[in-house]
Amino acid sequence: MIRTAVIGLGTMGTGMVATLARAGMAVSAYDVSADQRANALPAISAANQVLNALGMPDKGGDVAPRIVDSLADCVADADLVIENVPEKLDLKVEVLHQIDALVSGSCVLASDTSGIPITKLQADVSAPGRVIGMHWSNPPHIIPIIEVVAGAQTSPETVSWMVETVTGLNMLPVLVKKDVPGFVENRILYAIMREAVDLVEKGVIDAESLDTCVSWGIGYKLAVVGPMALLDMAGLDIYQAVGSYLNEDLCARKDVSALIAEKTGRGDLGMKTGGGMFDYTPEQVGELRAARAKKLVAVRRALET
Ligand SMILES: NC(=O)C1=CN([C@@H]2O[C@H](COP(=O)(O)OP(=O)(O)OC[C@H]3O[C@@H](n4cnc5c(N)ncnc54)[C@H](O)[C@@H]3O)[C@@H](O)[C@H]2O)C=CC1
Ligand SMILES: Cc1ncc(C=O)c(C(=O)O)c1O
Repeated sequence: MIRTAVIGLGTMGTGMVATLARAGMAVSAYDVSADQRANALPAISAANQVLNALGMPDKGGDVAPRIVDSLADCVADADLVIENVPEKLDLKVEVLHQIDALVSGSCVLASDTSGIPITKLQADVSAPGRVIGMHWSNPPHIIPIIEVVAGAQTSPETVSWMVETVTGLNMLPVLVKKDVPGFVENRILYAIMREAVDLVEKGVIDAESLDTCVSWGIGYKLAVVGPMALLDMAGLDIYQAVGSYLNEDLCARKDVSALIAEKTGRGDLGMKTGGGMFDYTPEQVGELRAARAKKLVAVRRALET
């Protein structure tokens, strides 16, 4: 039985813990926040209900995840530690350094970073060959892909082990061949997000209509036909003709839009604070999460047919 420790029980952590335990791993989890630790088990239970709806086999048996109040207890005897703290390079390096001092020489240190190059994270770890990117997608218990990313010093054995481990989670490992910022999924997502925010900021479309356009247009289509296949479906000549005038006109800003920066500056972060691009009551957050999980399950089942 693989002993796995998850460090960080925020947006990603509880669904991740549910997925790992469901696959039969012995899971411990830690968060520096007592509130996050206190709220973890109900959230893990809710994620398990979704895994039931997905028909995910339950190899977890009666072994419940342990929510512990110290990093040392969490990572003791771990075979795999998944770092899942906020997307700040210095914090991640510090947490990995703390973990490194507590684990055995064979423990794999994985980061769920959204796109910080693994090479930057592994530099000061005692055995950098055991450091690897394990980038889940939100919600982690529903979206099946996990990007596997090697840093410059990651060993081939660690890569092979991670691909096999992700497969054992009933998830789809996506091997990213170069340690570029944002890896693959987020480079594409952030290109889309940059253009989407720019269109709303410029008044080309309102936020709600943009979501309708993207979700029922390219979002729906790309769920069935990937971008490379879509080129062939549309015709490469069409892409070349449209791209020849459109590419130079797309948003190419190097910074983050004021529309976003002003909101984050006010602490308006989205569902986790009750307001961001839209406003939410606590009840609406719960209702939305449940409704979206139900739809994602239905769509995934349709895509799996
Ligand atoms: N939110 C998303 O859609 C996705 C986020 N990610 C990445 O996953 C990581 C975590 O993201 P979220 O869960 O969204 O962040 P979050 O902010 O919701 O949760 C982070 C958690 O880490 C805890 N934490 C902070 N410092 C800590 C420490 N020193 N030790 C233990 N716990 C600590 C916080 O209390 C918080 O509960 C980030 O690197 C993020 O970029 C990856 C995929 C999707
Ligand atoms: C906005 C945003 N940023 C990062 C990630 C993943 O790393 C996601 C996601 O997984 O959905 C996201 O929506």
